[in-house]
Amino acid sequence: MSAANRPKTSLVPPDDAVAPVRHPEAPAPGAPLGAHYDQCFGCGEGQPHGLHLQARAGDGVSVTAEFTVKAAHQGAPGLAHGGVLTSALDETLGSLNWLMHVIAVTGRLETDFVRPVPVDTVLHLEARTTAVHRRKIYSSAVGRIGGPDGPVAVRADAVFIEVKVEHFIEHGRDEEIQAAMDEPDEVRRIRAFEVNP
Ligand SMILES: CCCCCCCCCC(=O)SCCNC(=O)CCNC(=O)[C@H](O)C(C)(C)COP(=O)(O)OP(=O)(O)OC[C@H]1O[C@@H](n2cnc3c(N)ncnc32)[C@H](O)[C@@H]1OP(=O)(O)O
Repeated sequence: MSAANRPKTSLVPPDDAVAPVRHPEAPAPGAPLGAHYDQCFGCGEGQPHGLHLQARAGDGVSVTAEFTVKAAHQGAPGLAHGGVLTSALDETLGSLNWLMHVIAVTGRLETDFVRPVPVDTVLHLEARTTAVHRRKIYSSAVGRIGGPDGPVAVRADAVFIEVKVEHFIEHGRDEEIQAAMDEPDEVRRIRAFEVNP
């Protein structure tokens, strides 16, 4: 069956899924994760059009992050675009995989938009991996407004699929892949692909 015709994977883990395992060398709770790749739309410091999301490790396999909605992120006048909010959720959820030292890409991501999010709002994001089944990683996130304990404005459930680093080398545009592999700083080189050191 072609990938396009594959039935959607449920966002609810199967009964024989297992608990996620935090890697012993994962950053300590409270530590910033930093950008995994300078040009990443979600977190890259060198990406002028990006979201500049900053995530911190939490307990277990969890992260928190903040995203400030700018004028460039509008959909309707004065309100954040839903796709931009979904990108912030995707990035936050994606950063969980680093805590397990697993390379994974988003397979399925479902967002509920609960409240409108005005420009200048800080979205307080929290994400957690709940289960792992073979290559599938099940994670959920919420985004609150008005403070870290404020009302939920967005929430998402996702399934990430573990891949090998070859996924990026095979599919990415050559010039960026080569530049990332030529990065002299070993940690930055490894993190561009979120590869286990
Ligand atoms: C560098 C690190 C990034 C750091 C953070 C970044 C945050 C942002 C994250 C992203 O946005 S990643 C970019 C968006 N995602 C992609 O570009 C992925 C595009 N899709 C693919 O490349 C392939 O479809 C994919 C690698 C996901 C799966 O292809 P495979 O051929 O490897 O999967 P396969 O058919 O072997 O299926 C393996 C399992 O995954 C399941 N699966 C496959 N595709 C799925 C899918 N799309 N959704 C849900 N489940 C899926 C499939 O049912 C199966 O489950 P079972 O083990 O139960 O049989």
